[in-house]
Amino acid sequence: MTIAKYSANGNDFVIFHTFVKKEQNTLAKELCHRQNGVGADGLIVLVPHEKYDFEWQFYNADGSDAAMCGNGSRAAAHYAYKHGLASKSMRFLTGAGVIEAEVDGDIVTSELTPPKIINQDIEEFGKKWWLIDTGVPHLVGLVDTVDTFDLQEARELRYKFNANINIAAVKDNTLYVRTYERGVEDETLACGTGMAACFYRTNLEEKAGESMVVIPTSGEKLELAKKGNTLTLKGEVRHTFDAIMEREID
Ligand SMILES: N[C@@H](CCC[C@H](N)C(=O)O)C(=O)O
Repeated sequence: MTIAKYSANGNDFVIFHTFVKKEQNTLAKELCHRQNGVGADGLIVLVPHEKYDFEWQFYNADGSDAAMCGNGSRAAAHYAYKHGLASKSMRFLTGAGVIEAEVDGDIVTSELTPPKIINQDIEEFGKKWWLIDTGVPHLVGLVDTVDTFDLQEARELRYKFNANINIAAVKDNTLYVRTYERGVEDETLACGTGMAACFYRTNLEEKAGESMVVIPTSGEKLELAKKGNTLTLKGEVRHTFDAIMEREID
């Protein structure tokens, strides 16, 4: 069967669609392995749904399930349109809820489920953190510069709060973000829901307006916007290659 490799804002994914929904945790771990597999931050499997254009199953690189992935949602929308599974405007079901997405060439916008603030009073390592759910949980710390990111500290917080860890800094009306991701267990080149959580806190603290360019570690920009209580992510998606997997998936 054919599997597709995608890159979106710095996150990379293996994507395929199938008619039968079944757990693919082991396959995710195999395919995402950087040395022995294709290599990716996550696996996305699209399956039919009677009410929505499709339903997705999202797996992190270590095979764990995740309810949502912002950059993955944009890559999945591109894949679905390209394979005739949905029209340019689509709605699909994730573990976090229904996601709306719009494909315009290689520019894909997705609207996340409404953000929820879980805790605004976390003090750790001399920083004040907010725990925000943008589909998956993110700790957000605002810093002066993202030039350094203490991964040992991030790892400790990740296990203490079972969340992804982000630091963010505003400079020249642009938000710079670095994220340590659960399920990859390292800093990734980007994280859409993480950037959304950072933008949300920055907006609520009046350090950002209703829209902003956000730059992750990859340097690939994402445009974030807040309309009412919804957040949208807009940016480029790249279909990097297709590959044939000898093994059949049922
Ligand atoms: N990279 C994703 C987030 C993927 C899920 C995350 N690792 C988790 O387990 O919470 C994004 O772009 O949002």
